This record gives sequence, structure tokens and C-alpha cells, in this order.
Amino acid sequence: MLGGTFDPVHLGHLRSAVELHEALGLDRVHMIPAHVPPHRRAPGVDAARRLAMLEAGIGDTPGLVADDRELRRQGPSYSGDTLASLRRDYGARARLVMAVGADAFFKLHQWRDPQRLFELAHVVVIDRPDHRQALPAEVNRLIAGREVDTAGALFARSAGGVLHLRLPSRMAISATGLRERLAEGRSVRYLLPRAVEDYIRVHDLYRWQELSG
Ligand SMILES: Nc1ncnc2c1ncn2[C@@H]1O[C@H](COP(=O)(O)OP(=O)(O)OP(=O)(O)O)[C@@H](O)[C@H]1O
Ligand SMILES: O=C(O)c1ccc[n+]([C@@H]2O[C@H](COP(=O)([O-])O)[C@@H](O)[C@H]2O)c1
Repeated sequence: MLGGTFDPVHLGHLRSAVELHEALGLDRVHMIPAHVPPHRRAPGVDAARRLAMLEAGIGDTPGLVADDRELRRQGPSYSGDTLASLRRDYGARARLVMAVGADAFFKLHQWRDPQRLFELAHVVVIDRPDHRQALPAEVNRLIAGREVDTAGALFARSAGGVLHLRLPSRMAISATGLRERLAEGRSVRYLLPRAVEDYIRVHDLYRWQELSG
């Protein structure tokens, strides 16, 4: 699972998903837009259109799936509930991974019931060149004894491990930066897929009125 607000999806997300798929030998990567993101302001663009951009961005990319399961739930889109739903689909013995960027991982202690996340899945942390801070003590306590160095060690069990990955194509691209560029009328070419750029233009998204900060 690679969950996100995807407001909008960009090449930092998509290239990370492709490289995760390859590096970990995953069957597939479920990219799951948050319907109601639990810990941030409501996005300016609704979940249906963020999903449509994700579908356009993924296109026919092997191994990547745009998954609408959080749009089918009401209330805050807690990741524990999403992982429980994936666990029901794949079964108790499946090895599940929740991938998060370094910025999201630094706040893991603020998520709802973080211990439950480790009962349901492994956590793989993707390095982001634009987010390098020391890990808060609360997160260090949460992951104590869980860190492993290789995918092989991670997949010896079905859940509960933590692996830090430095993917080859690290990209300093953020949705915040893209929204700012779009609001200012600056180019976003080569930062997101052309199909997503076209969707944004046709639907007239991210003008300054819609900038969700
Ligand atoms: N360039 C990137 N490289 C690796 N991971 C990323 C990158 N951008 C986002 N992610 C990760 O993808 C997930 C979804 O990210 P999200 O949709 O919030 O994008 P974002 O660019 O961080 O957005 P925003 O700037 O609005 O916070 C998070 O786990 C995030 O850390
Ligand atoms: O479950 C939680 O409490 C929780 C708190 C914050 C973030 N998340 C999830 O983390 C993923 C990345 O979030 P974000 O805000 O960086 O797009 C996305 O799938 C969110 O739903 C989940």
C-alpha cells in the first residue's frame, strides 16, 4: 500500500511506487487516495478527482493499481482500517507492506493506533531528499526492535518490521510545490505525468482560489 492525499499525484509518488515494486519484488502496489485525510486540512480537490488523476497518472504501468477503497468509507481515512481491509483481501499469511515517505514516517506516533499498523503490515520508509530530519523519540520508541536491513529479513514474517529504503530515483518533488507552481501559472512539465497535467488543465484545478496549502 502506498497511501496519500495525491493532491495531485506526481512523479515522486509514481517513480517510488515502480521502484518499490521492483526492489521488494511485490505482487502489486495499491496506490490509495485518502478520502478524508486524518491529519491535514481537507484538500481543495475532492477525492473523486484526486482518484481520477491517479488513474490517469498510472495509466497502464505494470504492477501499480489505483485503489478506491478509502473513497468507499466515510469519516477519516485511517490507515489501520485500510490495512485491515487489505489483510481481509489477501489473507493472514500474506506479507503486506505499508510504504510511507520520510515526512509521513516522522509523524507516525500521531497516527491512530500505530501499534495496530505493525500488527497488520510491515512499514517501509522511502527516503525523500527534501525531508531529512532527526526521528522524534516517540517514533524511535515505536519502532524499537523492528528495524531490519534487507527485504529478505522483512519478508521472513508477514508484518511488524521496518525497512528504510533509499530508492535510486529519489525526487525532490512535492504536491505542495506543484500546487504553488500551478497557482502562480508556472510550468509543472516533467514533474508529473502529462496525462495528469492535461486533467488539471481541462478541469481547471489548482488556481489560486483552490490552493489548499
Ligand atoms: N517525492 C517523493 N518521494 C518519495 N515519497 C514521496 C514523495 N512525495 C510524496 N511521497 C510520499 O507519498 C505519500 C503520499 O504523499 P502526499 O500525497 O502527501 O504527497 P506530498 O508531495 O507529500 O504532498 P504535500 O506536499 O501536499 O504534503 C507520503 O507517504 C509521502 O511521504
Ligand atoms: O491512520 C492515520 O491516523 C493516518 C494519519 C496520517 C496520515 N495517514 C495516511 O498516511 C498517508 C500519507 O499521508 P499524507 O498526509 O502524507 O498524504 C495517507 O494514506 C494518509 O491517509 C494516516
